[in-house]
Amino acid sequence: MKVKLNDVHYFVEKRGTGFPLLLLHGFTGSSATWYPLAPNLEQTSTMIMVDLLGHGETEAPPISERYDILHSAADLKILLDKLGIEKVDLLGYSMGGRLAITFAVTYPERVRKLVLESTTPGLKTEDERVARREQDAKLAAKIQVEGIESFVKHWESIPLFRTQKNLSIEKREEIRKQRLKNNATGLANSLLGMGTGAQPSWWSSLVKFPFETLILVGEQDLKFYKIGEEMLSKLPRGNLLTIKNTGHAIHVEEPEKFGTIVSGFLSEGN
Ligand SMILES: C=C(O[C@H]1C=C[C@H](C(=O)CCC(=O)O)[C@@H](C(=O)O)[C@@H]1O)C(=O)O
Repeated sequence: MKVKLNDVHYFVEKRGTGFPLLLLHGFTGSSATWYPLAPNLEQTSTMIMVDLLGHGETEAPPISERYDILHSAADLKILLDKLGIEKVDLLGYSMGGRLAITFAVTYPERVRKLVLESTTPGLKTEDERVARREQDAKLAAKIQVEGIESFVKHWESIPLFRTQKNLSIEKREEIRKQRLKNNATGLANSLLGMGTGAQPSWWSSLVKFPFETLILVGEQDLKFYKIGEEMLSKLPRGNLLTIKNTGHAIHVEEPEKFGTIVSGFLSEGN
């Protein structure tokens, strides 16, 4: 269904019965990335899957400033208000994890439990952020100049996703087709407005999280494993699980295991 949040129409899907679980996909992704988890998660959660700004069937505003991560978090608050949801379990993967942390920092009273897959609270110094903005601006220009097909071919080949070469041809084709459904303006503006260098650092806010937080990292994803370990050291109610033989997109490579872990965590203590 399409839901107007502030000035943008978002695509939102609901599945299952149970406590509301808001699922936030990664860059180049869409709600489709969560479908393989539904048989597991929809037993205990009402899955609310959102195509994020500039992705999937959600609008791609022409101005990159509209994609600011705090503005996107405010969009999600309005979604919960419109759905009559006071508190939500929140699951974010990669870019979606950065948005989930932003939402949790800004609206902690709206979060029951938080699951963070292969993500970061941001870059600690302005120098790092400036350098990353320059890097992401070049990538955004690449998308706009070369088009979505060329960019997806580049993106799926970056070292971060090397373990996805172990996936079946069919699965890799499914991921490729889903990425190709995005449009160049949406992805470019997402990088410019909501990229890792464009957002604030939330490192100093983690210590204030009052809710249980589960960090999931892939054993082969050293960069985000280290970030996850450091996040864990700051969280008052944190836990970290390393999923063997997986890389960055754990839920893609091990959907069964991922779904079981997440549904177990969300069902604990209820
Ligand atoms: C390459 C780096 O950063 C990018 C990698 C992961 C993030 C993401 O959402 C990828 C999702 C996917 O394609 O499966 C993306 C983001 O957070 O926006 C980052 O730009 C890196 O080494 O940090």
